[in-house]
Amino acid sequence: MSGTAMRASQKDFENAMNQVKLLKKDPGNEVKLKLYALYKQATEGSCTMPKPGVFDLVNKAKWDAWNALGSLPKETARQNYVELVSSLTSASQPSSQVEPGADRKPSAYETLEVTSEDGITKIMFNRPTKKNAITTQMYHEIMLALKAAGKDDSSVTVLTGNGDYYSSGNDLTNFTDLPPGGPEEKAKNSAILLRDFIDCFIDFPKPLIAVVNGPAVGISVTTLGLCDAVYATDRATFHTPFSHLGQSPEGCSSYTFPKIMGPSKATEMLIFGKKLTAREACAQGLVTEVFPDSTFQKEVWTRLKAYAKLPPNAMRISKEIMRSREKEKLRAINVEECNVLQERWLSDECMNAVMNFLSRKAKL
Ligand SMILES: CCCCC/C=C/C(=O)SCCNC(=O)CCNC(=O)[C@H](O)C(C)(C)COP(=O)(O)OP(=O)(O)OC[C@H]1O[C@@H](n2cnc3c(N)ncnc32)[C@H](O)[C@@H]1OP(=O)(O)O
Repeated sequence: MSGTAMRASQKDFENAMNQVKLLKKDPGNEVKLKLYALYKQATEGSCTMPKPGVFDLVNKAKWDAWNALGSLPKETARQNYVELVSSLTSASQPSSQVEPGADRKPSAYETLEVTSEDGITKIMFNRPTKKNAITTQMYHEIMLALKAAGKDDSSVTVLTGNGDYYSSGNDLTNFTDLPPGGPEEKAKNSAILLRDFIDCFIDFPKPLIAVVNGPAVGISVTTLGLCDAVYATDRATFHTPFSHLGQSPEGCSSYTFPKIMGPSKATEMLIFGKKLTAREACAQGLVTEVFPDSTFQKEVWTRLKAYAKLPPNAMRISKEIMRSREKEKLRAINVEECNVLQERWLSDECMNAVMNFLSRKAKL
């Protein structure tokens, strides 16, 4: 969003929430209380909570800040929140020439480790104990990291996972965090999040390489069809169990997979949930090359470092010319897939599958 005259959209608001987490300097308690109050007003409306006791100092300060906003409309609170965050982020940037992410510490992200060296920005999924399952926060952080990497001075960007998995896909506990509008609102918000997330892959301007260090499930597989090269350890597997989960394909895979591997192989993966080995995925064109697990990291990074020395503008322009004809089509497919999924998430088939996983009755 640019300019104060424009009204902040839900997307601006969500971006602002993520920017707050990335502030390099603590804005101080007064500003934090203001942010809290505006957030609550924007999401829940006027304060109707009972006033905390005098000894409950922290909650009383929060309550006071929220209550002070009176009947400020939700939209205005959202706008004020976005503007306040915008003023904080610009104040913490010494110059507009600073590349986003260039001086960001790895710890700026909670669910990722992002590093930049040898011309390569590496975005590593960093929830190894949860098999790098992607939470709502992690979707937002990946989007931020991709946007920053797209503008930084690295030549190529790499997605990879920490631990034994590349990623087990969507974190199924995302479904349990229901907003006031219940499952319908949740499904709508998730469809918006998914659309924006996938758009970041479609629009990514420089070579985007997946270094698949272990098994990949669901959305971490479908997004491979939007990457420019995929290197996998022979330990990796590729699994899109959408029917088992009462869901349908996303990440433009309903288009990219039949195109990459032919319709019948795509059917086995996307409809019947067939899990592919790395070598099978390579034979079908989803994976570029497979390496023995014992030498995977060494071989892949040696190669990537050499690629990253190539002239970056030439690589960017070549990607643009290879991909630009498809961009509009991919965006439209993304929207269509999200609309279908929004309905699927409300189906008994999907809700039962998620409940079965969460109650430990089912694993893939
Ligand atoms: C908003 C956008 C939506 C986009 C739509 C996306 C769709 C998809 O991505 S569909 C795919 C969803 N993923 C799954 O269904 C995978 C579910 N996980 C499993 O089946 C298994 O965990 C496993 C096969 C991936 C690994 O099994 P195992 O080696 O036995 O390890 P654990 O199950 O013990 O896992 C360790 C730990 O991690 C938690 N976990 C793993 N994956 C997920 C996940 N996707 N969602 C939530 N939690 C996950 C697992 O529950 C364990 O947690 P603790 O018990 O607390 O240790």
